Amino acid sequence: MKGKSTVACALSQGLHMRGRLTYILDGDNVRHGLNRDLSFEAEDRAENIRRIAEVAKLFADAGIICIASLISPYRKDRDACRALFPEGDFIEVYMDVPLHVCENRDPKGLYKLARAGKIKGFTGVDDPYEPPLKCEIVLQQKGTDSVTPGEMAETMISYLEEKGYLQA
Ligand SMILES: Nc1ncnc2c1ncn2[C@@H]1O[C@H](COP(=O)(O)OS(=O)(=O)O)[C@@H](OP(=O)(O)O)[C@H]1O
Ligand SMILES: Nc1ncnc2c1ncn2[C@@H]1O[C@H](COP(=O)(O)OP(=O)(O)O)[C@@H](O)[C@H]1O
Repeated sequence: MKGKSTVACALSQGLHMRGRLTYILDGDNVRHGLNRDLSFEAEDRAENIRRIAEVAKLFADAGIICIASLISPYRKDRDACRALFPEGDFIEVYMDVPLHVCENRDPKGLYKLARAGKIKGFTGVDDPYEPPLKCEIVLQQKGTDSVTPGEMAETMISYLEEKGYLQA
């Protein structure tokens, strides 16, 4: 789902410019430390997501906006996260990026390995991504034009402003 980390950084920068503290919990990074014991089997993905949500809650308690950039491909795991937070504190963002675009943004070459059958259970290739039925924000490509990470960040910041999340 290429673009999560890049857009998370752009959002974080935009929020810093508005005087807000943020912390990014990136699936790929957290899996090198806190979640290094977890695989990509469905139950381990659920545990990865659950732990990240619990850490996000700790940040939220400290008044820090936590940006969790992870695939979280299954609806039930995302719904379980939502249930951990008070109403309105969990904002689900769906990055609706076509698979062929993701495959063209493949700096680590993982899609290629998955297509060659060298990685099994790879999201989008031989493991499903379940798009949300209902979420707070959808980030989409506009027609054939690529939307920049900065534009995507602005969409999220506008949402937060409109809903009053950024009031002092
Ligand atoms: N089987 C499989 N499926 C999907 N992704 C895989 C897999 N194996 C390794 N990777 C790499 O792990 C990154 C995704 O980790 P996440 O913690 O975000 O995944 S999940 O939320 O637990 O599904 C993902 O990182 P991003 O490239 O940042 O998306 C991949 O680089
Ligand atoms: N909106 C965008 N337009 C063009 N390239 C992008 C965009 N978002 C991300 N990229 C590029 O795609 C690649 C993967 O992005 P990344 O943020 O690491 O994805 P993810 O965290 O989902 O794996 C990077 O090389 C990044 O520069």
